[in-house]
Amino acid sequence: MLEVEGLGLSFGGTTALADLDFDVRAGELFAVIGPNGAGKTSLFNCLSGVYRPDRGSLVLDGESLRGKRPDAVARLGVARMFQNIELFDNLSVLDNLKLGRHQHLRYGPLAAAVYLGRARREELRARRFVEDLVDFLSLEAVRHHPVGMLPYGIKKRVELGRALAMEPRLLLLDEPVAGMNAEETEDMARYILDIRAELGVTVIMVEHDMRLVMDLADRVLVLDFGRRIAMGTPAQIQADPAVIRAYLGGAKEVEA
Ligand SMILES: Nc1ncnc2c1ncn2[C@@H]1O[C@H](COP(=O)(O)OP(=O)(O)OP(=O)(O)O)[C@@H](O)[C@H]1O
Repeated sequence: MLEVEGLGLSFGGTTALADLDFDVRAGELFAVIGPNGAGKTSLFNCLSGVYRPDRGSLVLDGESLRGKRPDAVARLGVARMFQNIELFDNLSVLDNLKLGRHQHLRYGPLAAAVYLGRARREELRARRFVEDLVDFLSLEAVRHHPVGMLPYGIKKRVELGRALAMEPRLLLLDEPVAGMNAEETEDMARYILDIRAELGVTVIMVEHDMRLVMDLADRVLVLDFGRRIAMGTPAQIQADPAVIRAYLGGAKEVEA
């Protein structure tokens, strides 16, 4: 469903992505890993329209994403769950999810209030859809709570719901378990698996938690210095000498 070919991006003298090729299949849970600075965030920024690549193509179900702005990419069905929570603390879980249905994600609080006031026609349909999401993410008990009051693990779940509220075809998860304890990580892992199994949404996940990646992903792309050094099943990746070298090299640098 997604084909990336010859993708290149530089910042002055720094190469963030170099001649990157990969494909993601419909319904796949695809992970992107690599040492710090490998280009994972740059890749997500290219996919979601935040960065404009210098070279190459990004094609989603036959439509080019290259050069499209974030709102246009969102309209094509690409949603992103941010690493830093991008929710309205004073609004309830339900209202945050309803706002997620709207594709312009960066509102001020005033614009958000106007949107909520005017969108009466969409209100019923949105409410039904959002109620289903609340069920799916087991958020019933906190649906009317202001998001700012909720514990971190639940906020992240609402953030996931905000991305799902757009009914995406492709969901980008940016370090979904960063900062979570073991129990919160396990919960999130279950929801990620359910997204694929029950909603049929294709998922690309950037994550540093190797156990999670190896447990969940169908295939893994490994980046180092903006280049693809390996791609395959978790078992293939774990046995790949280039991957082991990239990670051990990084560890030695850290020790030094
Ligand atoms: N806006 C920017 N301006 C300048 N250089 C950038 C910018 N964004 C990324 N880079 C550079 O591009 C390279 C890839 O960075 P990127 O953040 O994509 O890596 P990453 O794999 O996401 O790293 P991390 O795991 O630390 O988040 C790095 O050398 C980084 O310094």
